[in-house]
Amino acid sequence: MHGLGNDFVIIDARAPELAEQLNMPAEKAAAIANRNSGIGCDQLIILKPSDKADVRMQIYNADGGEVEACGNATRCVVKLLGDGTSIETDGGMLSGQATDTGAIVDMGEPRFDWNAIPLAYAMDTLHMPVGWEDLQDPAAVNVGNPHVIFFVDDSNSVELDRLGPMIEVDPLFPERVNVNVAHVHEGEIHLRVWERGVGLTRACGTGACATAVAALKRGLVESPVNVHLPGGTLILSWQDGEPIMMQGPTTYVFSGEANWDDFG
Ligand SMILES: N[C@@H](CCC[C@H](N)C(=O)O)C(=O)O
Repeated sequence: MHGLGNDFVIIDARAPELAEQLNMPAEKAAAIANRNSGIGCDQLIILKPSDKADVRMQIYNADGGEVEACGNATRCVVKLLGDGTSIETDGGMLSGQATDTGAIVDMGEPRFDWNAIPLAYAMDTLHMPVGWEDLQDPAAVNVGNPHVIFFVDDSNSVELDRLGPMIEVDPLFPERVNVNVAHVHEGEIHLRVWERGVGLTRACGTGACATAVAALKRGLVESPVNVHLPGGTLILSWQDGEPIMMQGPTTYVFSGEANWDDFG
């Protein structure tokens, strides 16, 4: 499936005997995600049984690293498993409702403390006194996973393919970071994302959540707000003390069986 062009291989291992067998070394996840020799995807998603929710969702980036959250995949899993599905992730408990064209999901409450991002040392996370070349004065938000957000004049003119990889691995971010560049035009957000462990993607759901929250906290937009990404548009709602709600489309690509031993 994909959400706005952010694409996933989803393995359904909800049957307990499958879940027990299925452990995912980083090399195997990266082999499946490889667009030349594997199936090809931005994230590999594994669905397993959960004793706290309807399903447990494990998320692997294209580089094979396991991560805590993925907004676009959350919508896809809600659409796949049905209305009201509750999802356990390493980043928190999520849930959502299917819509005609996708899903609306509760992405949990954002966190702003420097050590929850996490950052290497204490600072104001709404206006961080740091910068990289022309990218200055970012905000940082954890929405299950870590994001840094730069508000710029024109997000399309930022060399994100050059600056993203540099910022992703900066020692300020001990768990690395997803890098968002955004501008606000007529009350709507225009966003591009360099995803940790992947690179430039067509859309990042958690990036849209983190950027909308940072823009709302800075008073740049009002809720609900449209967030336009290269792959399409998400609608984000949030107010202080409440969970983030994200609405957007989902798309089926293919459903079938693959031979496990073909990968890695
Ligand atoms: N594409 C995702 C985010 C996936 C995880 C991210 N790359 C990370 O490392 O935290 C989304 O839609 O949120």
